Amino acid sequence: MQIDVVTIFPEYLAPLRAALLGKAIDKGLISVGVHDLRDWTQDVHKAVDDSPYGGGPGMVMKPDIWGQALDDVCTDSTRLIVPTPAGRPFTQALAHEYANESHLVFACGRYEGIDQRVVDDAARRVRVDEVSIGDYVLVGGEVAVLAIVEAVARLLPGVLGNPKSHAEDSFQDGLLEGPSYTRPEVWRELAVPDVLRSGNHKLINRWRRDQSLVRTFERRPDLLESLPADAFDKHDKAL
Ligand SMILES: Oc1ccccc1-c1ccno1
Repeated sequence: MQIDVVTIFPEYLAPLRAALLGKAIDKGLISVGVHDLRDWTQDVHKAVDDSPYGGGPGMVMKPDIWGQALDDVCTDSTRLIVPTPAGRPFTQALAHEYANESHLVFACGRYEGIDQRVVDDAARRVRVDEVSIGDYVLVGGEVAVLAIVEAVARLLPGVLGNPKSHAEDSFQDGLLEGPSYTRPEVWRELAVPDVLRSGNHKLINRWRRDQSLVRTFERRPDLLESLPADAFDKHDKAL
């Protein structure tokens, strides 16, 4: 997979080359290009923004600079991802979709955002997703790109040491992951649940499932609404 990021703060993306992702890059599973948007400016001030039509606070990123950058970076097979608080939610399902793509390009907006015509024009040639990583406002898209790239890269074959790790992911079966424990058996007078030390894997699996359901009901009841009607049948039969 080829990942390209266009940003005015290339140094923000340095973590992409660290740890897990660094290993994936070293293995040749991912290649990453980080591009400074200002490289496409022509003026001495390297201006990338201007005041908004219609007035209002802040500045908007200029369409002409972005258009030239995306013309150069995108290809016919590109999936262009534009993080924005106004985007559709980035989800684990979308992470799986992106993990099947050959070329992801991320456009990191700053200020009050990118002139909408950049997205509208790019959509004439490539698939464009405006996505949000949560209901809060950041200063720019770079942090969102780091989150999305990590969520996607860990799904690529060979990136995670244990491919079975995905099966236990939160959201993988539509529920939140339950609690995890490791040694010591008692820590600060808090004991590991007995069932986890029973060796009875049918009971353990059922307990874990119940814990996922309770946690999901308590913290994300919305996820329960979107589960298919038979979501529990096949799993419970397997328990
Ligand atoms: O708040 C933002 C500002 C710029 C680019 C993206 C975001 C954002 C917020 C939540 N998800 O993305």
